[in-house]
Amino acid sequence: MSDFLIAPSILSADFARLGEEVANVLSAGADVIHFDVMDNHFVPNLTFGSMICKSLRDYGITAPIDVHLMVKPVDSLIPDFAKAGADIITFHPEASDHIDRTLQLIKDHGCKAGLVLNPATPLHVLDFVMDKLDVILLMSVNPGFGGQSFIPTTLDKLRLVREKIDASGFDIRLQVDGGVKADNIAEIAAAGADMFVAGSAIFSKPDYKIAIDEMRTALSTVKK
Ligand SMILES: O=C(CO)[C@H](O)[C@H](O)COP(=O)(O)O
Ligand SMILES: [Fe+2]
Repeated sequence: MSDFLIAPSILSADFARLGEEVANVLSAGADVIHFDVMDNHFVPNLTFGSMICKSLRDYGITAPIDVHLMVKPVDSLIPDFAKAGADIITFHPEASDHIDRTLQLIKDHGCKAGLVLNPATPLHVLDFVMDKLDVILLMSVNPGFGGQSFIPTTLDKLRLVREKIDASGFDIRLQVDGGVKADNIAEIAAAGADMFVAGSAIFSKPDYKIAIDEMRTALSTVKK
């Protein structure tokens, strides 16, 4: 794996051929599969649950699966996703009454844990849990739908979180999700992100390899 991880969001895949779509995007060079779980309560859309994650494992997908939980309450789904083969589980602080407990629950189930911050969620929720975080995910759109435009103030937020991570000394991935494309990925990386979720920018293209290669080419211009 390179230092920069590309994580296609299957939200924009063809669900009728999901196993094949995931296999294809991995052969095209994806590092991680981003799995968006929506409950039509925390966010105004409904997607899929842990059974689909297990089906991907049963189909033979061995790549890391990064589960982005947009559900409230969140705790009861964590054991199911861990059992279904998730590697990373992230959740929104607004969806948990006890953030530290939810992070620990994820870790107790053998997964990497992360917090997801919506565009207007302040950074102070990170303050006393940095030691429990493997990933910080900054939403660069309001959660619920693929295909939205990147919110530019995310760049300032990324810079602030990058400073926070570097000052902490912990090994934490800085992930960005929403509106990431080949033509903005370099700027996003320069602001501090090292893990890039992209749904429509990859799955809307006829050739996933060309789409991912364009992103890698743009990333190769960024100094780490
Ligand atoms: O969490 C999400 C939406 O809530 C998705 O991961 C995200 O929107 C990806 O889609 P796109 O790259 O098309 O913006
Ligand atoms: Fe997501």
